Amino acid sequence: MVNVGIVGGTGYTGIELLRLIAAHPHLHIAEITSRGEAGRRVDEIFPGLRGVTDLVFQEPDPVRLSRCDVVLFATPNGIAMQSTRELLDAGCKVIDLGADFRLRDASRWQQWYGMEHACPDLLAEAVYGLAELNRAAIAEAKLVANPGCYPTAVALGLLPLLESQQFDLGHIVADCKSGVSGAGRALKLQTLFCEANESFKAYGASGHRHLPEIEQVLGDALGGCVDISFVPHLVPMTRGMQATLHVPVDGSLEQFHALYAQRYADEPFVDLMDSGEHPETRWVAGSNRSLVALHQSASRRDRLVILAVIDNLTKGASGQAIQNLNLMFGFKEETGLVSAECSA
Ligand SMILES: NC(=O)C1=CN([C@@H]2O[C@H](COP(=O)(O)OP(=O)(O)OC[C@H]3O[C@@H](n4cnc5c(N)ncnc54)[C@H](OP(=O)(O)O)[C@@H]3O)[C@@H](O)[C@H]2O)C=CC1
Ligand SMILES: CC(=O)N[C@@H](CCC(=O)OP(=O)(O)O)C(=O)O
Repeated sequence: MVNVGIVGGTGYTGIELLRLIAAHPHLHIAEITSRGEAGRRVDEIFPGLRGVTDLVFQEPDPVRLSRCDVVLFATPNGIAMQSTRELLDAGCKVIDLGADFRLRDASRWQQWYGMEHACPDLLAEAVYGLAELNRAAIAEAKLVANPGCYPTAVALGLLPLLESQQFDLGHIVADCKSGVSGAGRALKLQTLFCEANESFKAYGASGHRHLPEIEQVLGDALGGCVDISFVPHLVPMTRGMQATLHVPVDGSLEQFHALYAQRYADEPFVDLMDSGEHPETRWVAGSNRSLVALHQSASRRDRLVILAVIDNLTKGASGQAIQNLNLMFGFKEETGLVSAECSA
């Protein structure tokens, strides 16, 4: 068994990790932290886990955590980078579900996250944990930067087009929508029920911190710079995310469908639907799968619309972290992830 430490076990992605690890045959949670709930049983806080775990939340303690084989940080940005060096030196592997190691450029990180990076030297060592792009490197990695939810959906929608390098892509528009759990469990005015329910809004339209990450991952796939606008929206639902991608590109729908079908044929967590289908977020609720569908208006061969749908908490965070962990420890990539699926 692999001994896992979770830092931030009371947040939405931490709870999702608990749910997924409970169904994983090779993982054992050795340590789970919460500063607010330290000393209390996990199943007392989350009665849905009664009978599944007898774990007790602990204060985060680097010495105890360093005894684990792998530590997953399900914490706000800026926390993982404070103890990652110590954990790596102790022989632990680290997966950060936050953004601390996602951008390779420390000054860009500081510009978008508003704080100085605590260990910029580790940025070159960290592998961006999008298995569909970096599978081999993740398998060798000691430190994995789990992608953000919006960058995951956008990248999965665009990878085949970018990697093929056959097309002249114009300015791409990424129009993205997220359920409210994307904002985390901590109290915030804008995610209170009466603020978010029965309402719909864009946010971060003049600059969201996922833009540099999107530019970086798409640039890696293309091998050049990608011109893209990104606007996120908050949808009054608990979980789920859609990226609607408008791409000015010449070609027939059949040609693009064939390209996507070939590229994603062996991807366990990307499901290409028939062209013209409209994937729904409820179809991937609790699942690590992404649904992708292509659209083209009969009168416009110069534009493609791509729909990519994920569960922000699963493929967009904790499921993707387990997918990466499976690769890092030599397990089959799907282990513990397929049986945890539930869809409406
Ligand atoms: N929600 C989502 O859909 C996605 C989230 N992410 C990222 O994953 C990370 C976790 O997100 P999410 O679960 O939503 O966040 P939450 O706010 O729901 O939970 C954060 C957790 O971190 C703990 N925590 C907070 N501050 C500290 C600290 N200084 N030291 C140790 N633990 C701390 C909290 O517990 P306590 O305060 O009791 O210690 C809590 O358990 C974030 O970086 C987020 O951006 C990424 C993709 C999608
Ligand atoms: C709905 C909502 O608020 N979503 C979050 C994105 C969650 C995420 O992936 O954030 P990190 O990059 O910090 O890991 C946001 O826009 O800030």
